[in-house]
Amino acid sequence: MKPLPKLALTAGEPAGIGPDLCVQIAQEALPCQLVVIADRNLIKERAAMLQQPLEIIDYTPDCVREHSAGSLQICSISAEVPVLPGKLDTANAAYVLKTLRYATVGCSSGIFDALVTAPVHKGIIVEAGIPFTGHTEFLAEMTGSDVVMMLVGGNMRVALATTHLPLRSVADAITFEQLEQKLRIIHHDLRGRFLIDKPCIAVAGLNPHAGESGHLGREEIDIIIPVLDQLRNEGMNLVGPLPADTLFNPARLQHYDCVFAMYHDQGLPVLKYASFGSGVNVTLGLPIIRTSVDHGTALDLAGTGNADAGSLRMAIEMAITLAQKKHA
Ligand SMILES: NC(=O)C1=CN([C@@H]2O[C@H](COP(=O)(O)OP(=O)(O)OC[C@H]3O[C@@H](n4cnc5c(N)ncnc54)[C@H](O)[C@@H]3O)[C@@H](O)[C@H]2O)C=CC1
Ligand SMILES: NCC(=O)COP(=O)(O)O
Repeated sequence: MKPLPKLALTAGEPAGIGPDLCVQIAQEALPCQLVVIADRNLIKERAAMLQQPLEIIDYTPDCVREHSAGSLQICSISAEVPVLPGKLDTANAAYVLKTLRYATVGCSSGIFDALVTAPVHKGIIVEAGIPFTGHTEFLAEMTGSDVVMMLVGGNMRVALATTHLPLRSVADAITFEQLEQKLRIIHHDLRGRFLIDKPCIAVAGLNPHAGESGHLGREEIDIIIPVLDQLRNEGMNLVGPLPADTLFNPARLQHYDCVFAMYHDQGLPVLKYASFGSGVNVTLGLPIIRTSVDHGTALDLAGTGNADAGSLRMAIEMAITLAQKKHA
């Protein structure tokens, strides 16, 4: 019999929809142990606000129990100040990162098989005086890994060469070493985690029309093509660099296992348009499994009962699948 995957779910920004989604997903039976890392009272209050029944079970690491509908195992970490849905407070930024650290250490030490994250609000953490750009970079630093952000949805996988940095800095971040490293990680994890034997990766150009033979920018000629040539010589199946505006058409996409986009808003709007509400963000290159939702904190919906838990459901499903593959 397969062992029961043990998932840590961080509830994210307490004033956002993360706690709501934890309460909503708790109403379904799931083939895993699901442990929410959050303030116990916050989850209890949000359940009451949403008028959802919820039996809270205090988590103990030695007790592995399958998630059952209407209950939630919680590993409680106290928020610093009371939470009002929709109202950000810098005083709770350290709490958010504490839940994330706890869950990551739990995954690294084998207490949990995978980490699933609800959204955090990047801005409020920075306003609290803590340098932070996203879970992806935070987990890379915490585990000492080179990572790649990849989103999966709408029959697409889109991985990013750069993540949370100003557009002005993107071109400087596109270096031979960075692209080579990221493509190696994608290739490795598509094979190892997604069981695609010889992945075909389509690589977008940075500039309009992939630089139009150098007339609209030289990064393709000077950097991207040399990286692709080197990795093709090693046997990788790489297509491109392709103009980003024409590569995302369904007929072409069916030939690619993954699109490697050069920056956040080159790749993600396309994927989210195709799959918002069912997309999953997965971090490649980590020594642990981490999946996440495809949306943000939606402060406007916190506490209203109108948040859609579809993406969290898919993120949990993917975490279970990846954890089972790890055990196989
Ligand atoms: N994984 C993460 O931690 C992510 C965090 N964020 C953070 O979220 C914050 C807010 O970002 P926004 O760009 O406003 O994006 P957002 O996704 O929070 O909201 C955009 C729109 O989508 C709606 N929406 C979002 N999630 C929904 C759901 N589950 N069900 C129904 N409607 C939903 C919102 O109500 C809003 O109208 C930012 O500070 C950003 O840093 C953004 C993306 C991912
Ligand atoms: N737009 C996706 C996103 O911002 C997710 O970031 P992360 O917090 O998962 O690094």
